[in-house]
Amino acid sequence: MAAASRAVAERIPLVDLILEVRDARIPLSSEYDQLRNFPSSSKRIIVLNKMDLANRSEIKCLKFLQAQVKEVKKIDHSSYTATIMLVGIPNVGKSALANSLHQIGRISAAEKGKLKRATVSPIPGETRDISSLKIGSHPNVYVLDTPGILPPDILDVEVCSKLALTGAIKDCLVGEKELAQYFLSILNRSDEYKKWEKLSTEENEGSTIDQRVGCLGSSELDTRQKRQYPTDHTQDFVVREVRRALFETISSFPGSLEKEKDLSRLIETQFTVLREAFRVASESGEDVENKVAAKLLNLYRTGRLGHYTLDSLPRNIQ
Ligand SMILES: Nc1nc2c(ncn2[C@@H]2O[C@H](COP(=O)(O)OP(=O)(O)OP(=O)(O)O)[C@@H](O)[C@H]2O)c(=O)[nH]1
Repeated sequence: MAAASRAVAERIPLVDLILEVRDARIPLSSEYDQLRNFPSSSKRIIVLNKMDLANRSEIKCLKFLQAQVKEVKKIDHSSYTATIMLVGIPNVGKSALANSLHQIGRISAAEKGKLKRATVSPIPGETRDISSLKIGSHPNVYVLDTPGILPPDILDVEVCSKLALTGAIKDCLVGEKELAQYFLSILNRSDEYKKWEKLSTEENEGSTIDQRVGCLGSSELDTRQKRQYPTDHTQDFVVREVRRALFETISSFPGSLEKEKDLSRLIETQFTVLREAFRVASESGEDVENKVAAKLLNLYRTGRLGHYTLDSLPRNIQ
């Protein structure tokens, strides 16, 4: 990261535009540290990615960038080349954005030929080198995809949890169980779960979650799991079960969610009921909790447990 950081710093004065890509779920915590003291100028544009942009918006984004490049160069003919550098912390989607712009740019310029591809991966830190992709002709516009960079020390525990939850740093740096608990604390205090109310009133196989957790033996759970749920959480009904379990535990909770102790008690209960919702067979306590945590994080990250902005934003930009 130190070498990448130097390489990016060297290029900052050379490029025409800098696109700082941030994760829309953590627009403050995903700030790119190297640009913190960057003088405010029209050279820098902040892009909030991961809003699951439709193609239409990407085309708009490309047109906007081409207009910005013309503005920066202050000339309007085809004899120059402009460069835009994408910077950001790991895993915010810089490479995915570079690929989309490249693909649309090449098509809109009616240029044939093989498209290049920047490496896109859910694992943070996969982009190791700076690569250049053409995104426009007349004038020629190139986008530079750069490795994700974080400051050497992140001392704030909450910022660390946010970065891990959104995939900028590896889960093991915080711990999967701790991350899942952190996510549940956000979900429990949000309104997202209220959308799942109708699941609770639907037919529920004639039993409550508590009864089912109590009466399912490990071998029975094992057999059911093997017979019916080979890929469990990827199936819709498991998502429904998880949502229902979360709705029921939160809405029937007698404590105060503002009190840390009560919140921890609720999260503990949720881990128990989620075991059944995810069809995790009984094993030693820690293994079960880790499996539940991994499955819960997976559902959150694929957007199936609601959408959350984890940073508290000033009212005027919410
Ligand atoms: N849901 C969603 N996922 C996205 C979006 N953009 C990128 N991703 C996913 O986010 C992950 C990271 O994307 P990359 O483009 O590799 O991120 P990066 O910023 O280049 O990552 P580094 O190599 O760590 O710097 C991949 O799994 C992408 O599929 C988006 O707009 N919405």
